[in-house]
Amino acid sequence: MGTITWTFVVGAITLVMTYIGIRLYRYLKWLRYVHKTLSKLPGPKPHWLFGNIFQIGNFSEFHYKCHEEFIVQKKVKIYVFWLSTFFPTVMLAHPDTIKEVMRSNSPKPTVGPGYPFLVPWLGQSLLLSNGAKWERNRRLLTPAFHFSILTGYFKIYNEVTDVLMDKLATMCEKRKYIDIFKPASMATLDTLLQCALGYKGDVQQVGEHHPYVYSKSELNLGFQHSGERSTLEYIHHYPEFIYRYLTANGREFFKLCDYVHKFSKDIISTRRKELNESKETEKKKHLDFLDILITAKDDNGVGLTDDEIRSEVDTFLFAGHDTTSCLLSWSMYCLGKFKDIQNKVYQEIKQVIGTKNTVDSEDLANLRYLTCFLKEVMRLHSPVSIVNRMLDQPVVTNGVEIPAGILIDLGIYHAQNHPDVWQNPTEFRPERFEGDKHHEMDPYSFTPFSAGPRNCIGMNFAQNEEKVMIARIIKRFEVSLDPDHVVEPFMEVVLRAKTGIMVNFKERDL
Ligand code: HEM
Repeated sequence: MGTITWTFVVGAITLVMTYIGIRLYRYLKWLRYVHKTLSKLPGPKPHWLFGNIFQIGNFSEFHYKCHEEFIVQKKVKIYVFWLSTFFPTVMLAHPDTIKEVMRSNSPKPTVGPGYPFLVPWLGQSLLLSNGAKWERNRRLLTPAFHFSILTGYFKIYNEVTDVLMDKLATMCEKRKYIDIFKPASMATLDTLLQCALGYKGDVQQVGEHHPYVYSKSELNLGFQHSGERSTLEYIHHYPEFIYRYLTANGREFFKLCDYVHKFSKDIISTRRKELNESKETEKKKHLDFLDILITAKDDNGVGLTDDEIRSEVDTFLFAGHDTTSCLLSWSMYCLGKFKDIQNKVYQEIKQVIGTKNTVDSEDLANLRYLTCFLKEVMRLHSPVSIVNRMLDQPVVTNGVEIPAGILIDLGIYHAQNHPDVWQNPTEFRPERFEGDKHHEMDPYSFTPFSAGPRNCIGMNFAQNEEKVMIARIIKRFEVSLDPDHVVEPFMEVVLRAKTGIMVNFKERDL
């Protein structure tokens, strides 16, 4: 090799090494600063290298343990835990600390075990995107959740509940106590498929024999367990082409994604054709989600492509399915556990609905106790317990500056059960939400649907559906829990029960 070539090689190596050296120096300086600031915060004692990783093991247990030690006993507003000495996570656990980040535009994290799993399935939809893309789509999608659009769904909520109730009655003829999670899950999926895609396919009766239901359940299951994968397996799953083409799991995962994408896309393109061909005089009286998404245009007159709509619809089906089924299941649990409260809910429903066999949008304003009941269920059994942000700029909270680049957990469950915020937080008492009492509290003390710019777009949809379902079920059945079955809450992406919730539905004498 000539002198010039050697000079070039040595020069290039020096440049690369200098670049790496500068990056490493900056990273280590940042890490030192992070340790200096975050060490002031309370939290479980970390190992110098592995942090708290070996204490975490089962995330649900770790979270409840931290709640007991730091929230109930020490009443802290913020704590820190370490996934290793390199990855601290700051938990904001009180409205005073949560609000600093929840009301800001801090982005959603784009790293972590769940994220790469969700992207091929949901795409850069509302739930996962940040910045300009998120802002544009949020503006285009908001009209789909307008009061007038949601009113049109009450018929679907009632029809879905009719099927669900017959199913519960039949199931309870065979076995006294049934696990409510499965039928609740089929019912809320049925609702979403009808509302988001206009698809009616006897989902509740066919269950997992239906190819869409099967594919979606498998994807959900995969996602729930994606958080449990070891770091090694996680790395092994990526880069994507290795996972996609060289592993059995990956091939199956992408096959399922392709199936659910095709299912939604076929329906979207058929609807687009119908909308294009329909004459002005034939325009539908009631527009649904899909009509709004297909016809929405931004300030430049540009609409959403079929792929973008597909991505948003898949996101509604992801974000709106397990959350609503788990809320319905925990509502049944609370009704069965507190019979006096069940009776109050029942008396109100009888008075408001009378002999009617449906619950309509006009009824909701009069179902005041039911509204308080549902809020109390969400306070104690929040379907989503934690959401995350990645700080893109430093935030000062509780007198401590949290540096940019830190992963933040917004502890919805902690804040909703904080003894400094709630009187006797473990007591189930819907009355605490009666009248204006709750409105005097800090709005960030109760955020089951999050709050601020990234709050849940489906909040009203979900609450309407729940109220119809609960009211109809309680009007027809008396709900009781299996006294021999221990119900143990288990935090996954949503709050489940480790061994289910066993419930009996007994027809009332009318
Ligand atoms: C009981 C039911 C529900 C609960 C407890 C719930 C809770 C939440 C929470 C806590 C967030 C914030 C997530 C984050 O910051 O990472 C969220 C976001 C979201 N939810 Fe819900 N949700 C429910 C039902 C629904 C339904 C029925 C839909 C759709 C039909 C839906 C669609 C969404 C979407 C698209 C987002 C992302 C919003 C954005 O970032 O702009 N959710 N939800």
